[in-house]
Amino acid sequence: MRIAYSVETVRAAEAELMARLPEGALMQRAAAGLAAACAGLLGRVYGARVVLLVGSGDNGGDALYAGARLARRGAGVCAVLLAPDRAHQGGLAALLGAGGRVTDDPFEVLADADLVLDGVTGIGGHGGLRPDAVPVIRAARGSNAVVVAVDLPSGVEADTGEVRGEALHADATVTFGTYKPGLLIDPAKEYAGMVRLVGIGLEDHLPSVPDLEALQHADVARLLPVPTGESDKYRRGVVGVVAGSARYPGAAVLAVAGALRGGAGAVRYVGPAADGVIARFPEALVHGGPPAKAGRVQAWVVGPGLGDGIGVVAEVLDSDVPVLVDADGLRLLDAAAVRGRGAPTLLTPHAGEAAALLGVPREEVESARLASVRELASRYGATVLLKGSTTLVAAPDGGRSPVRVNPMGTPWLATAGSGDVLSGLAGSLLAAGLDARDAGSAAAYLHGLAARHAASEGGPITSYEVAEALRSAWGDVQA
Ligand SMILES: NC(=O)C1=CN([C@@H]2O[C@H](COP(=O)(O)OP(=O)(O)OC[C@H]3O[C@@H](n4cnc5c(N)ncnc54)[C@H](O)[C@@H]3O)[C@@H](O)[C@H]2O)[C@@H](O)CC1
Ligand SMILES: Nc1ncnc2c1ncn2[C@@H]1O[C@H](COP(=O)(O)OP(=O)(O)O)[C@@H](O)[C@H]1O
Ligand SMILES: [K+]
Repeated sequence: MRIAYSVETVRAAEAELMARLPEGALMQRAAAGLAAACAGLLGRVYGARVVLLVGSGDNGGDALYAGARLARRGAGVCAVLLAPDRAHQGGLAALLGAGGRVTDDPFEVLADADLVLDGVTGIGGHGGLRPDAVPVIRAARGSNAVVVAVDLPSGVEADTGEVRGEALHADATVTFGTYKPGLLIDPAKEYAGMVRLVGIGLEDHLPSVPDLEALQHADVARLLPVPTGESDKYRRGVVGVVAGSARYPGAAVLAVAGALRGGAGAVRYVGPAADGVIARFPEALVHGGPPAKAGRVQAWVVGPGLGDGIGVVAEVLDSDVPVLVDADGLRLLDAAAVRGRGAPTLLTPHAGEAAALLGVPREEVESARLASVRELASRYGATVLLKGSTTLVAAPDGGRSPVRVNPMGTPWLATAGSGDVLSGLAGSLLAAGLDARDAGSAAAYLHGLAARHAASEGGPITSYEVAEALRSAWGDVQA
């Protein structure tokens, strides 16, 4: 599991740790890790041209001390002080003592730098970069140098992944003690490049429950249901899929395709696209509807491609088993009906659907994904999986369990119908007995990994190919 903590929690842990260490020791640990990472990226430190962009806080201090270490190893290190009278005094003295210098002409030194260290802001930064930093950051980005962000790319919001103005696009970020949410959530994540975590001894001072967590292969493998000698198709779970319409019959086929590869023992399709489903999947059980008459299931998926036939959503929500609501099913969703359910509900909107549910513009959801998914979970009393380049899954427990962020995927997934495959897959995991947060996050992970497998030969992929690759993705996480 990869985990991240909010700024408030990081600061509290740092304060606890600092109280036990000599003055400045923590910053020295950070600077040592940072300098080592830079040396790795440079290959040869001696003679390298390094530029430090130094802001007014401790983030700049880290950059200055790391710069001093690189200067002692023979690099030519030059600092650009964005707030000269507030630059970290100890760091500045260390740099000058090691043979580094300060310049008034950032553009001259940036033009032929090999490496730029971005120490403008870290966890203390808010509201995008100040106007005077913008041309300097742009010159750094426009140079041939490798750009390394200290702790976080300057200009991003550490707690939320929002980018409220101009921010620095780094090639790599060296972060201290723990990941911060912004390093794992778009749009900020896009600015971080490759992220390296440097230990500074913070681990023992952080609470056991993080604010955010990302599953890895082993975590997903532990969640996936595996049939045993005692299993039969009913014990493995039956998932019911209510999807498709005369207008969108393909959504039914794709949702069933995902459901068949999701660990349930049987898939029951209910709706008007039964002929198309059976033609592709003779193993599916089909029924014309309504869902209440189709036979027992352990979980329902409702919504993909329903078009105007969304009347069945209320009927499915009335059942006493877990229900996943996606796509058209999310239109006109009655919050009271969802809140009143006795069994778990999993909603799987993309940003547009989430915006409609929240009554805000789509851009607002895209720029503040974490706040949006939490707000939806609390408003609907449901687990919410917010799809997109960063998929987030939040449970309706007021923040007691960490939000899950999906680290697995590829932009090739942005193709019509891939969400239908995801809903079938997640529903199948619900039927197999996973709780809604586990089902949603394991499904998003497998779906993203399957897309990577499907795209591994290069080029565009179809949603059906993603469904087909779920089997190899499943095998991959279990290997
Ligand atoms: N607290 C500690 O013990 C440690 C902190 N460390 C470093 O300290 C950083 C946090 O330091 P600070 O709390 O001083 O905060 P920062 O250095 O991140 O930023 C605070 C300063 O930046 C200014 N500022 C805020 N937003 C800005 C913006 N958008 N553009 C330009 N300037 C802006 C503020 O006025 C303030 O002076 C961490 O990210 C990490 O790099 C590390 O040395 C590890 C140890
Ligand atoms: N840029 C992207 N990078 C990675 N995954 C993406 C990106 N855009 C969309 N996705 C994923 O693709 C799927 C699209 O689902 P959805 O929006 O419901 O499309 P559809 O309705 O066509 O099935 C989701 O799993 C989403 O997380
Ligand atoms: K920074």
